Amino acid sequence: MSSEFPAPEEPTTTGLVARPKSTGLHKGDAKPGVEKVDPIIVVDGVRRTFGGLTAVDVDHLEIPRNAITALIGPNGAGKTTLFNLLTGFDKPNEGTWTFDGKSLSGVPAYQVARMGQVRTFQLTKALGLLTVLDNMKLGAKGQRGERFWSSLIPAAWRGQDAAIETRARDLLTKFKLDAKANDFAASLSGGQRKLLEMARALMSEPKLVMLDEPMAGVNPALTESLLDHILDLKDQGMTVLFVEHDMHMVRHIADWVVVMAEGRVVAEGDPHSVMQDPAVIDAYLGAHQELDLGVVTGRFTADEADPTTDAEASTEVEAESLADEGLAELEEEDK
Ligand SMILES: Nc1ncnc2c1ncn2[C@@H]1O[C@H](COP(=O)(O)OP(=O)(O)OP(=O)(O)O)[C@@H](O)[C@H]1O
Repeated sequence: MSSEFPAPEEPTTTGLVARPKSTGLHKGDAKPGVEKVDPIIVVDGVRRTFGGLTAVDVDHLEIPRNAITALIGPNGAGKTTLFNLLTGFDKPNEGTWTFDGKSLSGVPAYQVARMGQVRTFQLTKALGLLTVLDNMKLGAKGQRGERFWSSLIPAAWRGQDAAIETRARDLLTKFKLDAKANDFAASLSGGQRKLLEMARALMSEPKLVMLDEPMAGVNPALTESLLDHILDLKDQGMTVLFVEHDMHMVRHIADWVVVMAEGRVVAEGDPHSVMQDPAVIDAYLGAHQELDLGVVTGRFTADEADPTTDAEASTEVEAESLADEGLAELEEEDK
């Protein structure tokens, strides 16, 4: 199995300690739109159409605070569009939503981020030409110039710049990117880029972090580190909402799963129940059960892994993982 974690505090083969899932997040039966005990986001009647196509049509959705929620669904289900709407990068045709009790309808993206709801961004070509440290500084909120009066006082600028740099360097150390601070961001490996994207999002001290496919393109050598950083966000009191196609990642770190299809929320629940829902399996999961991340990360042995896991695929991945160890060592030397 992999939907049930080893008992909390039980060390795994790599010495990692599996962290307990958050439970008791909802009220009553787990069904689409179910009320949460302490929601950080509440969505009501949000609809977004593109021409004749309804990309998002969510009647009601609540995202639980201080938990890790995965948003899953087949291609074209509307996950990214919903992310764009919630973060102010797109506007719905109708509907309202709140973040931390405040309405976000019509609030522009930069202000949404300032209110504490941030999303990670892929490292674009332009950002790749900046150093790792400069990328971090770009993630800071309340920078000089934003506040008119403090921008007139040079001493205030200097104090603020120093504080931003200290926070940036602290986060880079935490994400093991400190040795790369002065390198161009474009020189980072795929996994290191994902770490930088996450570290940059944390510069603004968010309450809610939204991650779009955090595992996409990440070498198995850095998978464990990324998973641990995401679990750390929750331990530090943040809420995480992520879109991910990797069902094993969802199973291992999500406390709650929201399933979308054709723009609507079609199922909600804890990962174990959602992944046993025949409708979800038929509509989506069948095609996404190739390997068990627990095996790759060392959180689980092959015996403990999900019985639905394709053993051949797992073996292949383990072999790839061994082959990648050389790369991991190189990266280690690089640091
Ligand atoms: N700017 C746009 N113009 C026209 N159609 C769009 C636009 N953005 C999204 N769509 C359509 O809306 C639907 C939902 O797309 P969306 O990208 O939100 O799905 P998704 O669940 O994120 O898919 P994936 O998992 O493939 O990223 C799709 O049919 C897509 O083609």
